[in-house]
Amino acid sequence: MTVADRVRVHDVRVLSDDWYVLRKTVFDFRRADGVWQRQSRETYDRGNGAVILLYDLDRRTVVLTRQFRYPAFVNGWDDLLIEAPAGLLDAASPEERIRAEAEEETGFRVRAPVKVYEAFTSPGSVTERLHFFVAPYEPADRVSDGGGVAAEGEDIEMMEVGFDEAMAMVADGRIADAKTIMLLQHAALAIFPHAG
Ligand SMILES: Nc1nc2c(ncn2[C@@H]2O[C@H](COP(=O)(O)OP(=O)(O)O[C@H]3O[C@H](CO)[C@@H](O)[C@H](O)[C@@H]3O)[C@@H](O)[C@H]2O)c(=O)[nH]1
Ligand SMILES: [Mg+2]
Repeated sequence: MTVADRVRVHDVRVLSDDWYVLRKTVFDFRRADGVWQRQSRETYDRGNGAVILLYDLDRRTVVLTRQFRYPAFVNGWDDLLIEAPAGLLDAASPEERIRAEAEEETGFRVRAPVKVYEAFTSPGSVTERLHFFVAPYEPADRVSDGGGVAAEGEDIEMMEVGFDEAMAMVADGRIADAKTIMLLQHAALAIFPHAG
């Protein structure tokens, strides 16, 4: 028996279909004790995404971005949000998309992205599955200013930061974006040797 055998969908209602899609689904779920229980869940579907950490081992730096995030602002974050470059997949493959997004947002041309893992970012309510990448970079890979697509309201600042400073920013709360923290911690475990 797979989980699909434990779910019977009764009704799917689209509550909002504007920029992304919010649905309300009524279904029965077969509990561990075999009893079928009626539940209803809202799911916010904004597609899947990809994120990348560019790192320079020689200079011990990483590339991050700063941008205004209204949902974070409305939940008390009165500052720009520091994030690893990221974007939604649309119809493209995760690797294709992350190359384009990283260059669009930071100006760095990505040479060889390596997939680290995939993760659900908020599985209780958001359908999104995020593909995580890392890739080495060097200063000569910067081919433009980046900044994002102004016509779409993007006003993205590229930040090149020392890796140890980035880890300090996680520790003291200046970096507060989950996907970015995950990639920095991956880098601490698997990419950057410990500082002397
Ligand atoms: N008009 C309008 N534009 C929107 C709306 N929501 C998002 N946008 C715009 O849609 C574009 C999406 O930009 P991307 O770079 O593709 O995505 P992202 O927002 O950076 O998403 C990445 O980060 C998210 C947050 O951590 C991740 O959830 C996501 O998977 C991805 O990695 C941006 O220009 C954003 O301003 C909306 O409700 N209305
Ligand atoms: Mg983005």
